[in-house]
Amino acid sequence: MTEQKWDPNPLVFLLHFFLYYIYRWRNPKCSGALPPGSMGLPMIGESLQYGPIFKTNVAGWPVIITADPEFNHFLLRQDGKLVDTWSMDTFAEVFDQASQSSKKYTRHLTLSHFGVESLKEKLLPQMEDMVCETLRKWSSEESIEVKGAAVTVSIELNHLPCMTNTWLHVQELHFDIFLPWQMTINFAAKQIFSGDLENAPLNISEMFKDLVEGLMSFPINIPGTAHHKCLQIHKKVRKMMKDVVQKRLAAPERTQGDLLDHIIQDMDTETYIKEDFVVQLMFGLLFVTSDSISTTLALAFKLLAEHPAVLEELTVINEVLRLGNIAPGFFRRALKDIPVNGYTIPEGWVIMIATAALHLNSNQFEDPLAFNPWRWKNIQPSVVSKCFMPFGSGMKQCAGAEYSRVLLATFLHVLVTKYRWAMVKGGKIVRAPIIRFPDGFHFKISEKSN
Ligand code: HEM
Repeated sequence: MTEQKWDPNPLVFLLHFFLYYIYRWRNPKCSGALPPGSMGLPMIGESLQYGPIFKTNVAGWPVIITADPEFNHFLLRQDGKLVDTWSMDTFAEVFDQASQSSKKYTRHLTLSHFGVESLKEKLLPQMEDMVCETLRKWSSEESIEVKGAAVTVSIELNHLPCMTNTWLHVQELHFDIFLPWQMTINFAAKQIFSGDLENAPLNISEMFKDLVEGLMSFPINIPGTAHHKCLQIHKKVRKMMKDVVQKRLAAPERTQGDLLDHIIQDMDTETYIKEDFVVQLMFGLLFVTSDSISTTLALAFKLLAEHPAVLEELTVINEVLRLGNIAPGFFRRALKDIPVNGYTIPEGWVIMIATAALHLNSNQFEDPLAFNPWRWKNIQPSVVSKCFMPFGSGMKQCAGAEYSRVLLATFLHVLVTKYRWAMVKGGKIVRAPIIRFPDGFHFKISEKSN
């Protein structure tokens, strides 16, 4: 009798592997019961279907999404114990997820240069001058556009899943260029490296807008994709920052008293601060100081033009931040198994604190989609602490929160007290998943006569 040999067919093997992978993906290992949810393409309305804590996937990662105020509040007080920060692949690549000590250093440095003391001692008068000058310039224009160009980048959207019911599904994604962006990035560059971006060889503010688009895209690094473009821009801006750092290192006697001087001084004591770290940090800071504030400002402009009765209300900033959800959520990774409501979030899983869903929750905010700054007058402190966190909450809360609030308040104060404005041409707002203004908004700004 001839012995039958098993002939491993590579196709059969691949098929088995593929089926096993799908089985594992749909039935992830867990020592208890995983929260409900589908691991397939996330769909609109998942939180309605499965409740405030559910599993899904975000850009190919298995993720637990939580819009449960109590659980979020608890989780954000467990940083370093039950959870740690996490970011999507492109963010990690571009912002170079650093060690714990360098993360702490970044927080400390940001607070020293953009925190409350610095705001009181030097930034506030500089901000006022900058805002007055910017508005004076804008008011001399026939009309200003809070968007200059639109580039369609629909390739990635075939792959990019739409995540929660609060993230609008768009077929095409456009890209904007704001005037507020130039204002915020130029101001930040002065604080960071005494930089004069208005006369720089590269138009960084324009480049950063392309970069943002790529940050939210599927991480496929081939020419033509937003991810590839994002990495190319990252390289160019880093090169420019590197030149700045090297010039400063070559002439240490020429101090400017800015954030770059501070880091260079710390190079003697903190061993992890090398040239590359400095470049990366400056790049990251330039980014965070420009994108989110300028988007909030653009949104404030539009909402205020549509609701002139609220001009007197200081609560406007809270309401714009609540509706804007500039960061629709932020991430943590479970350091251990975490029990919640009878389910288990397994160690290593990513958790997204869905702030957008909290901010638009009709149980906490009546008529949540309405722009209503008056709601903040009677709001319960417990709602503010557990259901309103545009800057995060707990130990890792945004280190630029005060700076952002003060810059926004300064801008709106000067605008409201000294200028009138009217929308000349409106446009729609899309979330994909970050907020964008595909058609731009045209305003006419004029100085009040007395
Ligand atoms: C409207 C403007 C802004 C919004 C909505 C915003 C939002 C956020 C959020 C949601 C986080 C994550 C918090 C967490 O993981 O718990 C964060 C972190 C951070 N932000 Fe902001 N941010 C803004 C502006 C800024 C500015 C202007 C700066 C710098 C001057 C800044 C510096 C940082 C830093 C350093 C962190 C990391 C904090 C840490 O891990 O300790 N942000 N921000």
